Amino acid sequence: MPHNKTVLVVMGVSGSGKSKIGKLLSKKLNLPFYDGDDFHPEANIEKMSSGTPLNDNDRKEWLIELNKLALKNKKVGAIIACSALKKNYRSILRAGMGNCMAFVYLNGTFELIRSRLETRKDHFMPMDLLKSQFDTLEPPSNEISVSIDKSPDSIVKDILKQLN
Ligand SMILES: Nc1ncnc2c1ncn2[C@@H]1O[C@H](COP(=O)(O)OP(=O)(O)OP(=O)(O)O)[C@@H](O)[C@H]1O
Ligand SMILES: O=C(O)[C@H](O)[C@@H](O)[C@H](O)[C@H](O)CO
Repeated sequence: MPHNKTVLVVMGVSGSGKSKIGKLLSKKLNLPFYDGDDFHPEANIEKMSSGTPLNDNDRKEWLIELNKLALKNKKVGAIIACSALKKNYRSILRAGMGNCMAFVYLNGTFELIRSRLETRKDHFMPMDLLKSQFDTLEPPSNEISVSIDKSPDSIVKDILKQLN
């Protein structure tokens, strides 16, 4: 990457496009992609699937695992998709990474994201949890931020422009 940001965390509420955009970005930058959803303990997946939002405690071990993943990839680089909803969650993710980690915030309205989730198939996350995702969200300042109200390719272009 043409800068010191080796690990990019693509963040935002459920349905904001973390997987979609993260994968495209990983192709463009030729970096491995990791989906934070794959690192949840089974109990977290069961909890969300049954319609209960995760709390700080549920997310703690998961965030620590993702921090370990980031540290492991500090030199080689990686794209990690993770909701990273609260400031404090981002601090856990960034521990030991300093300026090597950057967050890419996918910014969209409740209505837009709801409409995208309505057409998404085969995913454990129930749409009812979207409101709690927005209630929990503490949007980052001083991070890369992109409006998701456009095509995936334009979003990726926007991210690359802000990175350089
Ligand atoms: N810019 C876009 N334009 C149109 N559709 C999009 C865009 N970005 C994502 N989508 C679609 O919106 C849905 C949600 O995207 P995606 O699954 O990538 O979100 P996510 O943030 O990873 O969600 P979750 O955290 O719940 O796993 C998918 O069906 C995806 O194909
Ligand atoms: O922090 C959280 O509540 C979780 O990370 C959720 O955001 C899900 O993992 C994901 O978004 C669902 O697909």
